[in-house]
Amino acid sequence: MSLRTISELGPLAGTRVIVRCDLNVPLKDGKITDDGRVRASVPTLTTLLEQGAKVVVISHLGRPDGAPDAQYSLAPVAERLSELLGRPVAFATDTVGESAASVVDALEDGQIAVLENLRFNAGETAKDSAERVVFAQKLAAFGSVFVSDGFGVVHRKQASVYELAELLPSAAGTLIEAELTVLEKLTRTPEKPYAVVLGGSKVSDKLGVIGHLLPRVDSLLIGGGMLFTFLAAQGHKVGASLLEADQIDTVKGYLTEAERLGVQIVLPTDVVVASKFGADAEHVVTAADAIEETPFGASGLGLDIGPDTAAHFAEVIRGSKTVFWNGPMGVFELEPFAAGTRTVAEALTQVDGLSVVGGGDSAAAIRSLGFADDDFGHVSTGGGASLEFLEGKHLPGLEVLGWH
Ligand SMILES: Nc1ncnc2c1ncn2[C@@H]1O[C@H](COP(=O)(O)OP(=O)(O)O)[C@@H](O)[C@H]1O
Ligand SMILES: O=C(OP(=O)(O)O)[C@H](O)COP(=O)(O)O
Repeated sequence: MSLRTISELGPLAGTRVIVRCDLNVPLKDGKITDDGRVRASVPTLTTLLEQGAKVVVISHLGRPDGAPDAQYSLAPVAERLSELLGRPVAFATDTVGESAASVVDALEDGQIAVLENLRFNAGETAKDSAERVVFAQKLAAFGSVFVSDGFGVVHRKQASVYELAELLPSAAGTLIEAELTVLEKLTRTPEKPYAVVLGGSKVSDKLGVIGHLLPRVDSLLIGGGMLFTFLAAQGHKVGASLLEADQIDTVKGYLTEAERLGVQIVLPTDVVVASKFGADAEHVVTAADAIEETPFGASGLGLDIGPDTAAHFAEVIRGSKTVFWNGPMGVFELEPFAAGTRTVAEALTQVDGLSVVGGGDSAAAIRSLGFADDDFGHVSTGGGASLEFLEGKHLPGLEVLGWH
């Protein structure tokens, strides 16, 4: 790999270093439910602080709409980071405004601050690159070098990921280096059979990678919110479940292509259908082609794969030598819909080969279900980023750091 690394930035004592982390953690009632991404950010931050750098941490959290939204504040994350680092972490209540300027100004050597959510500013995710540059310039004023360490976001061409890295001398942090070392094993020489398991709720993002993954894998297992677009492509009704209706033709194309390539796309044969979205919902297991035939009719919501499907997925997973999994199989946050994710997670721990779990919520899921990171070959902080890396795509946030 030709990625520029921190050591190439020269001595950093007394230097203001901006660090782009992915601190996009799951929150419930303002509390962090899984701090994996905060922990994963610690090694790079510690390295810089021990060198005597003044560290300015930037990150997004969730998908606010380009304006401040209290539920997506990074304040609780800054607090957790302070506990993990064992030192004070200053917090700016805006990203590029007066609070940020004064917090950054007050930093002494070896001190650290977190700025408020990047996505409270429309420039961060603007489609127009000129708008992104304007925002990146405001960020760049807070430092003289830039370290990019938010692996989970390197597939996004956003101001703090791409344009900022062009404006300042920049390098990758140790988390990105570590992630790529493992993921390269999956792109270069995956031991066969190779299975990829896809689920989760970012359906439109992730459907796009399937076309490129098909020629690389032996089996593709589809669960989570993604499965309903596949069932619809097979002509089945899916009630009120998550559906990307405009992707049905694309998915039909994937099914044909998989057949031509001899790749197995494994789809659910049964699903758990609920009366509503909630832990107290009534729910039943039904055949995947009979989702609207439950007592809930067309308002039934598919919230997990069924037990037969989970058992079959587990069998395919255990029979593979390389497995990559992104996206929970169901709404694991609600206990009645966690079983599919639990069974799949357990099967990954039994793989005789390399098993990799990727994604903020997938990593949170395995931990909340009682598994340890060590039970798997690797737990990646990136879901979409890992998938796009595996499909062989050139990721903007890596290319800008010299990767090709
Ligand atoms: N059938 C489903 N319907 C709605 N949401 C689902 C379903 N299955 C899984 N999910 C949700 O998907 C979310 C995670 O999706 P995603 O962000 O794509 O995963 P990751 O962060 O691991 O990449 C979880 O919050 C989970 O509740
Ligand atoms: O959670 C993330 O990605 P993931 O859900 O694919 O793991 C990253 O923080 C990127 O967030 P985004 O998908 O809102 O750009």
